[in-house]
Amino acid sequence: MAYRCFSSVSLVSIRRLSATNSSMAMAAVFHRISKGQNCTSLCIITNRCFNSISSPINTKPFKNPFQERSLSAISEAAAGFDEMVSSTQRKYYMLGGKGGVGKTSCAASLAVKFANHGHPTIVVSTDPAHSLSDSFAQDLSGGTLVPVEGLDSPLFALEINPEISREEFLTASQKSGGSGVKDFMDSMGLGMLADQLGELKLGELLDTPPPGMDEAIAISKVMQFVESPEYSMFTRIVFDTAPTGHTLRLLSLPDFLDASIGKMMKLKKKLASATSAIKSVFGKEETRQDASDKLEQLRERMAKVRDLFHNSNTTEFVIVTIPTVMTLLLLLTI
Ligand SMILES: Nc1ncnc2c1ncn2[C@@H]1O[C@H](COP(=O)(O)OP(=O)(O)OP(=O)(O)O)[C@@H](O)[C@H]1O
Repeated sequence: MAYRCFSSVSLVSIRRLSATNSSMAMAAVFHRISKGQNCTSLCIITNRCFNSISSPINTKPFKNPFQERSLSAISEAAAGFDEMVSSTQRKYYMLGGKGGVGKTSCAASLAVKFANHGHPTIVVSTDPAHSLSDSFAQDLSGGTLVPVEGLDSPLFALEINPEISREEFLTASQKSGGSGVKDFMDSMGLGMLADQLGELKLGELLDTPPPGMDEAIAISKVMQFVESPEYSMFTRIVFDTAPTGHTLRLLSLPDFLDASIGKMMKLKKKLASATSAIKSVFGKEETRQDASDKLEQLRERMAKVRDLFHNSNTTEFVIVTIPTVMTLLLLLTI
């Protein structure tokens, strides 16, 4: 994934900021960035932020961190916008940053600009505290893409409902070997096998989904429909994500979920002989197979999300920030 940085709120340059009373703290930030022994990728990422370069990580040296680009800058060229619209290849933009810095405003603005520059665009909010509907003054919470009127090219918007996504996952996972099956097996007198399942810690895994899971599933759902031929015309997909902490978890989540779902698939194998017996008594095989297929599909989608995150040619993480020391310090964690 490549990185760039937008400031939605102010045009104050970091250079100017560092000349004010924030200079010492800012100098400390840059010292940490540029001198840290183990901060190579951080330096590059920060370089991406401050120079608004969208080339892949680890390809360019860290030269001049004292620059900031702004979406609301006088020159669009300064924000790197020309470069963002230039290719007709499909690109994904994930906008993230600290709470309340203007992520939704930037995501909506960017989507409108893409559409007005000839790109059929989808903008999706995966932030559980949605405000995209307010930005467009339209209800986007219905679970389907809503057309935004008055633009040169098609623009569709959607707010993902994380609760529904989470419930779908829980239903699929529990049917496919989670605590629901464990309870069921207990009641069937297969307690010993159920005890063996304890080592997989499925109750912990399934009954309490990890933070960020709903967002990852939401993104995987979005990918599901943008991959269908019906949506192949869209060349820019903009994600308005949740505040940074949530998004940081999200970025590492596909790997975690892959392992988690792997555990469930392992469980499925363990259950194979037992479920044959269950099937013969209750005829449940069809349901189990169906749930298992859903889980496998989810795993495949997670793998696609992970590939998407790792592909710097097609995906950019746009850090939205206000130019203060505190928000810049937070950026160092991304
Ligand atoms: N450039 C700007 N100038 C002034 N106010 C702005 C600007 N951008 C955003 N705002 C205001 O800041 C507030 C937060 O904006 P927005 O919802 O876009 O931020 P956010 O980062 O998505 O918030 P959250 O983290 O809560 O999702 C809103 O009231 C918005 O109108």
